[in-house]
Amino acid sequence: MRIAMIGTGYVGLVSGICFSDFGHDVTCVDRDTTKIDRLKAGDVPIYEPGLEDLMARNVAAGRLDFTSDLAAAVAAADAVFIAVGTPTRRGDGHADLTFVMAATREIAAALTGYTVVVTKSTVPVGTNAAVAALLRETAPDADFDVASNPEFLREGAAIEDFMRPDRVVVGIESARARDVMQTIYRPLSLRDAPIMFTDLASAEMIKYAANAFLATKISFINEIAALCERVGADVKQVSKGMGMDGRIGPKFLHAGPGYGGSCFPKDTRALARIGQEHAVPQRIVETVIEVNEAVKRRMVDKIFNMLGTPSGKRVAILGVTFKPDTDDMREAPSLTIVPALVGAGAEVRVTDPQGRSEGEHMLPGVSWHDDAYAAAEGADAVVLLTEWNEFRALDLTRLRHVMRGTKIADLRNIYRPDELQNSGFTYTSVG
Ligand SMILES: O=c1ccn([C@@H]2O[C@H](COP(=O)(O)OP(=O)(O)O[C@H]3OC[C@@H](O)[C@H](O)[C@H]3O)[C@@H](O)[C@H]2O)c(=O)[nH]1
Repeated sequence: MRIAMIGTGYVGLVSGICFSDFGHDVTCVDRDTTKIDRLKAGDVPIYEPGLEDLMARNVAAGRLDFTSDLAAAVAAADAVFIAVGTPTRRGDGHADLTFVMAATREIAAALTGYTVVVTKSTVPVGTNAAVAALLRETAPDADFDVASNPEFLREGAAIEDFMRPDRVVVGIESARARDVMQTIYRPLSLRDAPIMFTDLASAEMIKYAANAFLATKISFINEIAALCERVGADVKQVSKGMGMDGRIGPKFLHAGPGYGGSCFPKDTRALARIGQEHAVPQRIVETVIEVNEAVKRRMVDKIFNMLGTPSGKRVAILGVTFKPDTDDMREAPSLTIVPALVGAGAEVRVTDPQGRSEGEHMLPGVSWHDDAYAAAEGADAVVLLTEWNEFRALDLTRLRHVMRGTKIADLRNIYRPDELQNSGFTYTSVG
């Protein structure tokens, strides 16, 4: 198949590269010519394990290229994927569809021959119908169908998630579109990955509902963690016991400092907004959002209590990205916790394997260090905020030696209390 992928953000770039690895001819399109030049030079603008090699391999095989010439890419394509950003709209929490509609207009003007226009961006219910209407209005004679194909990949595990998905969801309205999408995903159906064909609106809703449900699991266990601290239970034991129930499952039950990233915060807000608009308020989702904000504030209180008074204290922060294996700081809990510490007069020293490039702009008033030991030099306390692998097996004797104090707040529960207490640390964790 000849595929045009409009937008080279996380979803567009990973999907485009993986589709070319399936053997399809893929052209990734972006209006940002600097980005296209970097990609043409083999430079991947995001940190994602394995992506650069996979890109190089498919470029070398002649199956993958990059351009800012949307019209040419669309004219040559059997399927055009819209994978542009749908950020939160200022003021109302709705998904901003400006880029989706702008891309749709440009696509309409370039449609040649039968084409399936597929929305891969996360979009509110009804957007595909609006895309179809705009295409029809702009190019009344064009031969096309629309399809919805939400993406469920996680940052840091994107290639694995794309290549071995739990399922692929495709919303379609015609047998022709179904045939094209079936051909595009044939390599996955050969691996027995279920391809679920459904209607457009249901496909759009599956994406929001799935993300909101995962966020609900996290907010739920984070609230249980707070209660565990009061009643003397251990949230790790609780989530283990809960997760053994096949109806609940162990995944996404790790208590911590709150969820972040480019998806859960944005998608829960958009879903809450959709509910309000249709006079069917999504109260659970609205509460999930509130709880997540409260969890981050609770982490600040937890650290302040551990420090006594933050003012004049030296605090080392291990990890600031919203989760490990990504350089992404979007809506990371660190964006609440670190400014609170700096604002209270603490000296904050930060280390993160990949977060510095974004973090330097988003976290003023801190100093950056190459590793945990350098950050902890002379520190009164260490706060473990992102569970990067390199923080999982720290040399506790060496850490104790470089620090001035003995306090550790493990906000990802990756250490056992006894481990740290035996090394002379005062240990605080979540739940
Ligand atoms: O048990 C958990 C799991 C996750 N989290 C937190 O939840 C946040 C989201 O983690 P994810 O791994 O889901 O991150 P991502 O944002 O990359 O992916 C998420 O959004 C995009 C969708 O396509 C993915 O399917 C969805 O998982 C992170 O801040 C993570 O630290 C927990 O606090 N506890």
